[in-house]
Amino acid sequence: ETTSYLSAEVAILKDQCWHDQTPFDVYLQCWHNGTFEPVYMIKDERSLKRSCYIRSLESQFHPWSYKPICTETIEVLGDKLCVYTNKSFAFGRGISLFTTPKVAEEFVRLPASQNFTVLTDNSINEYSSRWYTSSLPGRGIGMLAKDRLQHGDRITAYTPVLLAYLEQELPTMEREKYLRVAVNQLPIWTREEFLQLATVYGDERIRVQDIIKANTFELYVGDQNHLAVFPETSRFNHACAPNAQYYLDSELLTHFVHATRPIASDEEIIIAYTSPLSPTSERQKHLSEAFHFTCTCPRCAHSTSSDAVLAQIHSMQSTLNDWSPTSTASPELAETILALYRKEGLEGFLDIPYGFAALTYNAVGDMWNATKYAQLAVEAIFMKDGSWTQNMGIWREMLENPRKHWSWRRRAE
Ligand SMILES: C[S@@+](CC[C@H](N)C(=O)[O-])C[C@H]1O[C@@H](n2cnc3c(N)ncnc32)[C@H](O)[C@@H]1O
Repeated sequence: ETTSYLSAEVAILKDQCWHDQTPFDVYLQCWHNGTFEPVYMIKDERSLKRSCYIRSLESQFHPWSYKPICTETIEVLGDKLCVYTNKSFAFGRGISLFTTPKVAEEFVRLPASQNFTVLTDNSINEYSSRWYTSSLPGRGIGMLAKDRLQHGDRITAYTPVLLAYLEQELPTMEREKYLRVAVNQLPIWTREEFLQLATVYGDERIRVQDIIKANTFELYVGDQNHLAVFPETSRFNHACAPNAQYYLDSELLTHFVHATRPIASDEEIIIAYTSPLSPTSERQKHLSEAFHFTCTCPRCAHSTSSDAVLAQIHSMQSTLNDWSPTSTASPELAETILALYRKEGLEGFLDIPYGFAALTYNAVGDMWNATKYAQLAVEAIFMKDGSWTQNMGIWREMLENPRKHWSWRRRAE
């Protein structure tokens, strides 16, 4: 009895249909050859020429599309975990959570949940036309640049389709049962994208956890760490000298990726799965344990020289950190470190040497260069940590008034 047929304006967002009617589950159906067909995805304009109707069915579990399914109370967490799905989330992209009722409530209060236009206003979940995917020898599917990209260009910005509370309390098969419900309840297009993602073990019995293992990023929701899967973003492969950098925005619930140096047309766009500032053996250990592959990037292939450069960088940074009267820190040393980062292909991590350079120039009373590098540090931090990070404050403080900063002329004598 709750079903009603409405004629409605239908817009195309990328290649999905959506209708701005968040309190409802919305299904688009089209009259075609004498029958109603559900339409999950509009591949071309022609399908729109059919007469379309929105069938709306109010969910009694609003804002969730289905009744939440919960575990018993888990002693260590002091709460239960439940599967929550909102199929209308982000104009029909959908999202499933496996989390506590408290986190689910906080999720509902997030700007991204309250008003989906905050996502469209920031071009989130929109195809940027800057990338395509292709199979690459020895590394599965990868992401490539459609045209030449510049430093700072935004490549992707997507919301997760699955968020799973990070816990180690449930037995594996029990967890899988709930996660399968979470994935099955997603809109069909989203579910299919999720199920096509790479796995680590290829173990069908734990397929969803296998996909999560190969493709997860960690995202805080309601002050709790969650494993988050973003299907489009999952196609970025790893390298230790990445040409792109990502950050996660907990307010917008979005994973952003930007180019950190010019990327040629058809060049692979790569991010780092592990800190490129760690020695090769540590990086390889993490990649092998977490993702089951051995990195063959140029820095790993020439590990002796690349580790020597890292050791040099760390030692020089210690010198810049030395504020004693005998310190040999100098702006020249700060510039040398910057050059080494660039030589190693670490442009996505320049916030650190830019910061050192800002402090070092300020310490000799060179306000112009101090301001220049503090500004560059702010831009680099934005691409690495987003605008909410506290690190930004340090450099904003210097930018406001370098002369009042604690480092002003500390090494001027
Ligand atoms: C998040 S997925 C990346 C996309 C994946 N290649 C695909 O086909 O969907 C992570 C998996 O990609 C593969 N991968 C990523 N970077 C790699 C690299 N540098 N060399 C070899 N395999 C890599 C590994 O199998 C890893 O577990």
